[in-house]
Amino acid sequence: PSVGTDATKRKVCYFYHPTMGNFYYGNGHPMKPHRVRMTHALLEKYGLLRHMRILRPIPAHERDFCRFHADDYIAFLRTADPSVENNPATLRRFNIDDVECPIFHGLYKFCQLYAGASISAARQVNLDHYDIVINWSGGLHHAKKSMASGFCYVNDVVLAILSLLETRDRVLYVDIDIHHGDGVEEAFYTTDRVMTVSFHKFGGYFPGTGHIDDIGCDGGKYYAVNVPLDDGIDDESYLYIFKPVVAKAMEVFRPNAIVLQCGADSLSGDRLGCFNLSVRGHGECVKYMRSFNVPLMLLGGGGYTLHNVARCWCYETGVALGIEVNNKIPDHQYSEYFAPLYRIHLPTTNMTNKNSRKSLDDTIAKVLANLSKLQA
Ligand SMILES: CN1CC(C(=O)N[C@@H](CCCCCC(O)(O)c2ccon2)c2nc(-c3ccccc3F)c[nH]2)C1
Ligand SMILES: [Ca+2]
Ligand SMILES: [Zn+2]
Repeated sequence: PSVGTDATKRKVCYFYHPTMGNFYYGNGHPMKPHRVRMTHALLEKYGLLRHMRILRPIPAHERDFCRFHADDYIAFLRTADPSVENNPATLRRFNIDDVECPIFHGLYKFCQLYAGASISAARQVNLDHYDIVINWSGGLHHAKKSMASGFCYVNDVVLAILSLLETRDRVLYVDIDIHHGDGVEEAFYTTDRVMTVSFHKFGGYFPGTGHIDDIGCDGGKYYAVNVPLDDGIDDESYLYIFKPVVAKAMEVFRPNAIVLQCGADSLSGDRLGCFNLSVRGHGECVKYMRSFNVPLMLLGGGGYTLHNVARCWCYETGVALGIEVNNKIPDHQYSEYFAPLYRIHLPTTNMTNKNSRKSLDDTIAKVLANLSKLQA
């Protein structure tokens, strides 16, 4: 709670490390940390940085990682280097390959910085210093205890939530990346202290998990929520299902911290995605989470059409601050990425929305029925 900020403003802490943009997954790989540097450049040019506390992350330490990950997996990542030959069985065991989760130069340093930022952000929430904390380099939701997956090596989201649980009883995790937030759901599948809510493309799509009937088990039954969606969903349909599901989750779970993974591959025109959201529609999810006035952590995630990712996360930083950014992108170091219109808001396409009103109503009904089981 921050005294002295009016209703539309929040105290915001933003984590960034100037070397983040230099990490490179390799030729042809869609995941480009450069997008985080592009976002930072926009924030600087728009003058948003001066409204936030800017902190450099403390690189995460091995012992931080081992609060969730297996010792031998972290020991492997610590020594991994493109110049070192590795035992193929070891690579297979940890799901390291040359296509999806490659070993690239500085891999462990990359993990230390993106996860260090999410852990540092959680510590700032624990200190009650800020209403909103932001780490656009984080949100790597696929990483498992002993395995890399879907471009993710260490699960900074799980590590951040574990840190939040030191001072809070109940943490709500919401995931608007087009892919299912499987690593986070799995980590907390049997506990009632974390509720995970993922909206994702389901059906013939990576990672394949996230079925609507996967609701958690044992002590965590009804604390996992999966909202499966089909191609082409637009702003209206997405918010039509997003708001009632989140409202019900807030009502029955009453979290005292929220983590929102803002994967930007759910935007229209994403290189790997197949949804049709605009920056405004995607940003409305951030605005909605912010409206509950519960300490909020914003993380990045997927996003493969670089200029759209930077547009989206710049706009959403403005949403967090309660500042509407001007649609005209000011001239700056990466302007050419935003040609020819140089606008923050992007046009969506006329692609078919395969999510009928009936399918959305059926999904909402099923999800709300499950969540109602948690009501006294
Ligand atoms: C055997 N089949 C191939 C595997 C598969 O389809 N993997 C997904 C992985 C998509 C990962 C998405 C990561 C994420 O956006 O959710 C994310 C990244 C960080 O935080 N979140 C995928 N890889 C690619 C891909 C990989 C390398 C090069 C080009 C590609 F299109 C596209 N989609 C399974
Ligand atoms: Ca998701
Ligand atoms: Zn994704």
